[in-house]
Amino acid sequence: MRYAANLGFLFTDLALPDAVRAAAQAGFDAVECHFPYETPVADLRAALDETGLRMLALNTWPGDRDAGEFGLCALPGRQDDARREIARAVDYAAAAGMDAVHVMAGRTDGGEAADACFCANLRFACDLAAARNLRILIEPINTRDVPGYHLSGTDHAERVLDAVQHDALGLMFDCYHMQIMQGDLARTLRRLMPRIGHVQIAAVPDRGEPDAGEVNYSWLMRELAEMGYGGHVGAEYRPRAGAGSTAAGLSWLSAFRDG
Ligand SMILES: O=C(O)[C@@H](O)C(=O)CO
Ligand SMILES: [Mg+2]
Repeated sequence: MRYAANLGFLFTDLALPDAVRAAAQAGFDAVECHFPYETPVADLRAALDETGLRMLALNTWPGDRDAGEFGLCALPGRQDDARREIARAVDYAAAAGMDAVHVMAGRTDGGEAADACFCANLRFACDLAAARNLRILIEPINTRDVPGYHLSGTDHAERVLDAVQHDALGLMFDCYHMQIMQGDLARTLRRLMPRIGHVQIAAVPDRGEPDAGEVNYSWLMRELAEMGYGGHVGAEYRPRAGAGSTAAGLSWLSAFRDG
């Protein structure tokens, strides 16, 4: 299995280009990030070219997090803001040579108006992304960490994928969120494999290094390979000893690879 360092949580004591270099030094096969927008894309490209790593994906802008926003794309009345941020994300991802954009839904009342808004913005995003040879990802996020998040389970994600019906649209299956919300990870991954655009892991319940907690990821990664998943697995966890200790907590990486 190939592993990507999620630089939204790993090596965050470093500027993004240097975090890319640290991830390469640590032996990751790729990187991914959350919100790179303050980093000039030329600086990021230079680090990616220098290390030979690909940056797999970024997130659309979450909005005003101090005001409780965590995504704009399912918020009725915010279509202009959402589509501006989708366009910005697609432009940045294309310039950085990425594969995908994760379109963040946001906190809503969960009603039909929010879902219609989300699907319309996803169609807009998929058309924009497909023209740049990018994919669009949607990610169910657990409502214990993010109360009110519009998309929090795979049944709803499947309804959205069915409604949007676009080849560019895929499911980002974050095992941390899905263990909290619904469990049954292996069977759900196997059933949804044709629709999976990316997989992420972190320990449950503390979201630390994945070689602890209630999920046996060493076994699950072998199952994922047997299912034929050919993508990277995103290591999206918060190092228990702090971001500055990311490298010290990487014993799981070689252990999982050695299977
Ligand atoms: O799981 C997460 O929190 C991330 O994958 C994300 O995109 C929102 O930050
Ligand atoms: Mg995630």
